[in-house]
Amino acid sequence: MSTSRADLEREIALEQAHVDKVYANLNTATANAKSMARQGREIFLSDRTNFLREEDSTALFERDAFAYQAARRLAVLDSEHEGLVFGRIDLSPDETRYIGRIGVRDKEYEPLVIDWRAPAAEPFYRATQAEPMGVVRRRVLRCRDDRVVGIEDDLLDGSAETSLPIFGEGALMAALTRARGRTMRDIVATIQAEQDEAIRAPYQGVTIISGGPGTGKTVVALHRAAYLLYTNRARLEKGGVLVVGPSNVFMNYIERVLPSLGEDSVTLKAIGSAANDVLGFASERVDDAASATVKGSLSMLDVLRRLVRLPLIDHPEALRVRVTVKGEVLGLGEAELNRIRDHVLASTKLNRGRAMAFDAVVQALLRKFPDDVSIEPAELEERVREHPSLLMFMNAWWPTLSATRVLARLADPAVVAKVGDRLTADERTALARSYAWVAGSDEGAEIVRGWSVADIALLDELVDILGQAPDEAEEIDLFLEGGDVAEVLTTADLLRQERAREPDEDPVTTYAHILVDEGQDVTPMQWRMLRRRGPQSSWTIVGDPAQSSYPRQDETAAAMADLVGRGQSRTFTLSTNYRSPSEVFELAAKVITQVFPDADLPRAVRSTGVEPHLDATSSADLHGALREHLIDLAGQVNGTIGVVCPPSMLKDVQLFVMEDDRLRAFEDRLIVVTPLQAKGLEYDGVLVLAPDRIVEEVPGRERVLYVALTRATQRMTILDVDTSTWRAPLD
Ligand SMILES: Nc1ncnc2c1ncn2[C@@H]1O[C@H](COP(=O)(O)OP(=O)(O)OP(=O)(O)O)[C@@H](O)[C@H]1O
Repeated sequence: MSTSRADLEREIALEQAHVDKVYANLNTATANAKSMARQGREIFLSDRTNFLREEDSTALFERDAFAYQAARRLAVLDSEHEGLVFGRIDLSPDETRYIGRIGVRDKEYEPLVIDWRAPAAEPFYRATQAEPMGVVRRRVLRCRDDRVVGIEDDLLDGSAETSLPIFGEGALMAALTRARGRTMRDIVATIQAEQDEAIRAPYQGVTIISGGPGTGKTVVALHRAAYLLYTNRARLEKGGVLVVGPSNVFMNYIERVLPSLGEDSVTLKAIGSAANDVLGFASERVDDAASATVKGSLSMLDVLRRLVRLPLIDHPEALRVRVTVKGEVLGLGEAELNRIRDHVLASTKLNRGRAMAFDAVVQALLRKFPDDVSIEPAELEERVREHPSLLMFMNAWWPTLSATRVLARLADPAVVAKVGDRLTADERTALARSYAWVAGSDEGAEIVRGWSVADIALLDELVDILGQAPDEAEEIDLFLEGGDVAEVLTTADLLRQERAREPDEDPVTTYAHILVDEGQDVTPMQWRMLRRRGPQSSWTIVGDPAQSSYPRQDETAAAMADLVGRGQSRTFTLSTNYRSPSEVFELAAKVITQVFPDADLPRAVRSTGVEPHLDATSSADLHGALREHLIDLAGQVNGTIGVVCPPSMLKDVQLFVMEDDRLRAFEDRLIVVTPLQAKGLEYDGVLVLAPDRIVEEVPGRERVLYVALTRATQRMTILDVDTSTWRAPLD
């Protein structure tokens, strides 16, 4: 390893010269491309998979197209201040390739920088010392905007005769020990070989990325989205790519990764926003454990189907129809009406079937009219059709139903008893109680209002059963036009919305590829909601069953198996933990293997030599102990500090840290969350508060405590309050 400062500066200057050349070429090429575009020349997408192809007769034209695309993506990168060039490989003999966030060619169409997703860039990620793939030296350039500020080298082929200088301690460790900010960063310069395989897996079918905490599942999945856009741009920009994650906090955390890779055409949605397209609203509210469990279960399907059929007016008069024409009483009873209903619903959805049902009822009534009473058939039909009692009956028997109106009926325990007789008594109680807010009759200190995240999937199911009510569709269109949408609408979304819609079609927005993060938490009812957004799509599903917060794991596994079972699929298991030091992860591993012996336990890549700090306090002394430990943590780490506490303590702790004079000094890097909110996130210092209460309060119990215990990148403190039962596996 060469260590001289002067050598390093000389080497950086050489790299700077290349980077300058790249920017100069890019500026000229994009200026040309823009002016050609202005002249109205049509621009095609270039064939990026054949990157190093010899120049051919179409190359001049393609170069303009290429530059045009590069200019578009560069505009995104500029706003993110990301260095365009970040890597270099020296291959034997004497071949050098530069790797960057986008590809750039010179006037002769020779590559100056290769897009990291091109096949020619693969050795940058895949080469190892055991299998160097012809790479002698891999170099990571650290850039700030267009300035090279550092280099980190790996010598891969020690056997090759080389005079190449080697600098730095390796880029991965440098990246991992850097203090974390509030948002996730891309890892494009340090993707590891096993991660690269998952990123570049084929587009078709279902790709599953599993692995324990901190193995890079989320960040790999996001790079995969960028890779798929690169290799299938025409199809995916038109068809759309959707990334679904557990919460808005999580979506905010990951939102910068794709723009920093030059991609801005991916839609990000929290699972509670996934049915925005048909409902026009989203939710972030989480139900208590018991109601969340029953609402996520497939047993709700039967409940909802029966709920739709349950007459709104529970009176025998609503179940039969009678009209009198010329003194003759024509009537239909419950059995005949049910037959008509079944017949209509076999061919259309409830909200679209009213006219058909009305016709069928009229025809059935006409057939009841005695043959021996004389009346013109047309007159008879008109008198039946316009009979006031028939119209009143139709309003009661076949009203236009909105999903929210139907679901709200579950606030009535008597209704739950009727449609939920296959649920247990506890499930029925939990279900009815969770809708008490509808009737304004919620009891207890905590008043909950509004639809929950779990309700969103139920409402979406109801829209699917009912068809959209006509006035609802109008409201949603207005809502979308008004721009007051919770998610970011991308250009691709807008283009798709312009597609002419069949008048009868539900406005479900569909995607060509759907990427689901924290897939272990997606309930069977939520899988149904997601699958409606991707009837033809390919999927990437990311998850770790050991971190699941949905208790009915057999049901979620069956729902996933059903999705996977339909076509080709492949699974990648990531095995290295890049987040937590080994000392932190070993403690977490002891806790999870007690309850989940099959947990995927990754190998931690770093060690700090500092064991987690375990302490205990009483409820009475909580604030003092919390203050002391947080000040301690703030002194030990430079970056973020997360307090992960049981939901019941959230408000108290948030208030305390906001108002405490001594904690205010570092409030900009201190955050208080529940373990469910902490899913997928990480902090440099973590304080896990009252683990026993976390286990008691949160669905998923020890599995969610495991989530809390695996968030730290540097230091972890665990503060018990009153009890320490969770510590049993540590002895
Ligand atoms: N190749 C890499 N180079 C640099 N950093 C990496 C690499 N792989 C992962 N990381 C970092 O490791 C951390 C964990 O990554 P990520 O959040 O994607 O893991 P995860 O498997 O989704 O974790 P969890 O299951 O706990 O949500 C992040 O800070 C990420 O940037």
